[in-house]
Amino acid sequence: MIVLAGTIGAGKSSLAKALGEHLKTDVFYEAVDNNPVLDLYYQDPQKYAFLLQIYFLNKRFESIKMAYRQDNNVLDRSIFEDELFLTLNYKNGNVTKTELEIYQDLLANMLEELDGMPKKRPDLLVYIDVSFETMLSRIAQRGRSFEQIENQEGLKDYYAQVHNEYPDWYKNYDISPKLRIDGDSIDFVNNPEHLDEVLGQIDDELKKLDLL
Ligand SMILES: Nc1ncnc2c1ncn2[C@@H]1O[C@H](COP(=O)(O)OP(=O)(O)OP(=O)(O)O)[C@@H](O)[C@H]1O
Ligand SMILES: Nc1nc(=O)c2ncn([C@H]3C[C@H](O)[C@@H](CO)O3)c2[nH]1
Repeated sequence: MIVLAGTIGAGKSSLAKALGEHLKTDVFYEAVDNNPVLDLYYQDPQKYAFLLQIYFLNKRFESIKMAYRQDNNVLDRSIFEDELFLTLNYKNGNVTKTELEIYQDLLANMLEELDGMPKKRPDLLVYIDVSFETMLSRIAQRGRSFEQIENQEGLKDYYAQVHNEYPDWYKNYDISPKLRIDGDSIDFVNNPEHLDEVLGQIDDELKKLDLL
């Protein structure tokens, strides 16, 4: 089981799709397209932050339950990143202390459940590292209207906050083996040679872990 991690627009879904095709495994995507809360959150984070966290946590747990029961699969974003968003929303006053504590309790409770599953943790976490400039240009290029900085005052600052949290988050991540991919210089979306290079890096890591 491989999980993708990285800031908004880093390329997780794109790499998850390519990796699923390469390894001939299922891919579990993040719940974005039919998400009834995401655009509301971007319009009014103070009102919807807690609901969005609960929504994502529930959906991620659903995917994890299915994914952990199979031998091989790829997950687009890890459950371990959810707390990064939650604490940021707490710092920004969008989530109260009580909501933070209830969420943390619920998350801990859910993570405990994973301990009882056939697979307790991912085999490998692949972190896509991009600069802030790349993050912004990818979000603009993808074009989800509610994510565009022109439509929302303060959104660029929020993206900067999310981006700033990631290096420490990755450094402190110790649940499974991990691999960093340079998402700035490697264009695994448009350049087949670059894609082969990234897939080669991941294959090498899987071989080292005796998983390929
Ligand atoms: N390495 C790359 N080189 C060039 N373009 C890329 C690269 N990675 C992603 N893109 C493009 O950037 C945009 C965002 O990619 P993607 O949706 O895969 O990101 P994501 O990490 O899944 O985002 P989110 O966190 O919002 O789910 C897409 O338009 C994609 O085609
Ligand atoms: N607030 C918040 N908490 C989360 O746990 C979370 N997970 C993802 N996202 C947002 C980022 C992209 O816009 C979009 C797709 O990743 O969803 C989140 N936002």
